[in-house]
Amino acid sequence: MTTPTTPCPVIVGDPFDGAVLEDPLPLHAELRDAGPVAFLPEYDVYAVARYEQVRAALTDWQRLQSAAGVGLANFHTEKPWRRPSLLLEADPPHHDAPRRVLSKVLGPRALRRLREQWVADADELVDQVLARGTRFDGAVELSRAFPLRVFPDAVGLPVAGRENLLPYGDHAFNAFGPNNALVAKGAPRVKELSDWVGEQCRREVLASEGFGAEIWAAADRGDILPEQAPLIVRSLLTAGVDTTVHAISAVLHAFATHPDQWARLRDDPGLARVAFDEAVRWESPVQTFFRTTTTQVALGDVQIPQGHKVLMFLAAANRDPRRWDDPDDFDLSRDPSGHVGFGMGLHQCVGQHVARLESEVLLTALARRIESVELDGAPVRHHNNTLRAWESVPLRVRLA
Ligand code: HEM
Ligand SMILES: O=C(O)c1ccc(-n2ccnc2)cc1
Repeated sequence: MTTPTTPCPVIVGDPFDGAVLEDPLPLHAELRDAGPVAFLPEYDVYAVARYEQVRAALTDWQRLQSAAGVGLANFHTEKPWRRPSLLLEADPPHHDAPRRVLSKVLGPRALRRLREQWVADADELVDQVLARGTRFDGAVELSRAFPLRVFPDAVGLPVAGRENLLPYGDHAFNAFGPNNALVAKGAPRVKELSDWVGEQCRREVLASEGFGAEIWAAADRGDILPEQAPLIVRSLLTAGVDTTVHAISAVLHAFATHPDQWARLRDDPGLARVAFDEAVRWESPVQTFFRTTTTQVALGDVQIPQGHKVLMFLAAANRDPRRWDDPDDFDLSRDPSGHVGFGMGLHQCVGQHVARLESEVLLTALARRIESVELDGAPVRHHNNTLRAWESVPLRVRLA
């Protein structure tokens, strides 16, 4: 056990322990109440959980860098398990060109051409699911099925092997945490899955149209270096599925446990977009990320020394009563803008528009056909060091 070098509350315990991953809310409250910064001796890291300090850490990329990794591992002292991300694990100036390219490829304008196709896909999937009956597992039949139906096609991936995407992403998100049982669970398939993902990033393997081809076209234009293109495609394959799968199951679970909010959506289907952001705030599918101090930096009244990891509890900030009225309510009348579920500042999620579109078209298709939705048994958590996820969300619906 090491002790903090400046006075700050010490919180003993393991945020990545199974019991905490099952229900992190008590730890989040304890961290917020302890002060603007706490020290976690379990991992020799500082922690921020209040909205003000999480936002401050997210937006201060110079003094709290991503280039040493956004997981527990410090790339200055440890070999990363794979080549660092050119966006997530990079800072300016290296971060700039890859970010500019991906912002264009995944931007709202680019997605306009996908909307019509994704609306049709959502309608077809919902029709197929409801044709099989009014009791089904939303996590399996909808949250997992829809992103895997639309996203790999949008990237331009071959059909074979797409079942590798979810386990690869699950391991990558576990790998941001400590080397615990969850990381060990994924270890046996890492080489096989990494080789498959690496293969899918090659220009010859990708379709001539889609996000992948557009990234390679950016290399042709000189917007990025050719050797950067496959790594940027890898970012899409790592980030593009597990995040939306678990975010959509969070939305379904939120509505199944708040029938009054489903009624509001039925009355006003235009609420589908804000419903997604309110669910991302309320559940925070991406719970945590780290930063590494590049100098001594003050957060709140605590001086954090140089070279330390800082664990940002995005989920705790998204339910901070100092920032949100009735933070534990899932409430479509709230304005959720400013939530940190997609991060904030330089590294704010560049895929958020993809995620919003997937959720919007699916929710709209469901709201048109379903009068009411409720849980049809106990939902089951899927544990991950970084992601808040459901293994199963049993639903019973009444058709409109
Ligand atoms: C609801 C789903 C999603 C959530 C909650 C989410 C959350 C986040 C968060 C919190 C960050 C900031 C990371 C940091 O500050 O270190 C981030 C960054 C990022 N996200 Fe997402 N994400 C989602 C979906 C996606 C999707 C679908 C894609 C790709 C298609 C994607 C691609 C990225 C990339 C490339 C970055 C790094 C941006 C940068 O460093 O400049 N995300 N995301
Ligand atoms: O470049 C990568 O490998 C990578 C990039 C982004 C994410 N991410 C996290 C939350 N939204 C996206 C994960 C991995």
